[in-house]
Amino acid sequence: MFKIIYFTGLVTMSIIRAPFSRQTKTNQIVDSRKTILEIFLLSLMSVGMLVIPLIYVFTPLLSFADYQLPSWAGWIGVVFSVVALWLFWRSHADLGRNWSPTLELRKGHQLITSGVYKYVRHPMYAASLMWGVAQVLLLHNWIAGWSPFLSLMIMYFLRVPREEQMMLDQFGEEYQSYMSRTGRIIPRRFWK
Ligand SMILES: C[S@@+](CC[C@H](N)C(=O)[O-])C[C@H]1O[C@@H](n2cnc3c(N)ncnc32)[C@H](O)[C@@H]1O
Repeated sequence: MFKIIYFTGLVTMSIIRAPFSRQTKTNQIVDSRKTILEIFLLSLMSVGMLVIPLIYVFTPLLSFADYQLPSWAGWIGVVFSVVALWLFWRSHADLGRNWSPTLELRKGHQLITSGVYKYVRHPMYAASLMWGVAQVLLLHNWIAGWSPFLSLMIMYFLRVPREEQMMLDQFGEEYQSYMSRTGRIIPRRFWK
């Protein structure tokens, strides 16, 4: 059953993203930082978050790496996935046309500091990391359960400094001041 819940969450994520992907296709890009590293990170995410878990859900190929967790762990995973999906939707809605799957800025790019961006600078990555934790709790398999979390952590640590540098280059002091009042994925007032 937890496999079905996981798969439903994955489909929901794609449905949430679809209209934003369509909308941003018409954006005129003025700064693109899609390097080899960026292409590697996007591929790693697709393999870790999509390909491996789907192989696990639809074939028995990875069942040798199964382990047991009590069912309450799966239910905690369900709570994590619901919160992750909400935050994933909310951050897309707040960024609107300024969202893009990679590191780039559009003509007329606006710095968003309201909605969930008022509290943290990377709510979408926070949602993805939460989804990664949910997956560990929903898919009880050393490979399929942990591959998304691992790929998300690599993406988070390698991409965020480069994304923040791009935003600093574009928005200068405005972004600097935004950084001083927000946390990356945890709101400042919780840790300061
Ligand atoms: C995949 S989105 C992720 C956004 C953000 N890092 C997050 O986790 O919610 C990456 C793109 O969003 C845009 N972006 C990131 N933060 C932004 C902000 N505060 N306002 C406007 N655009 C932003 C940049 O163009 C960046 O290339």
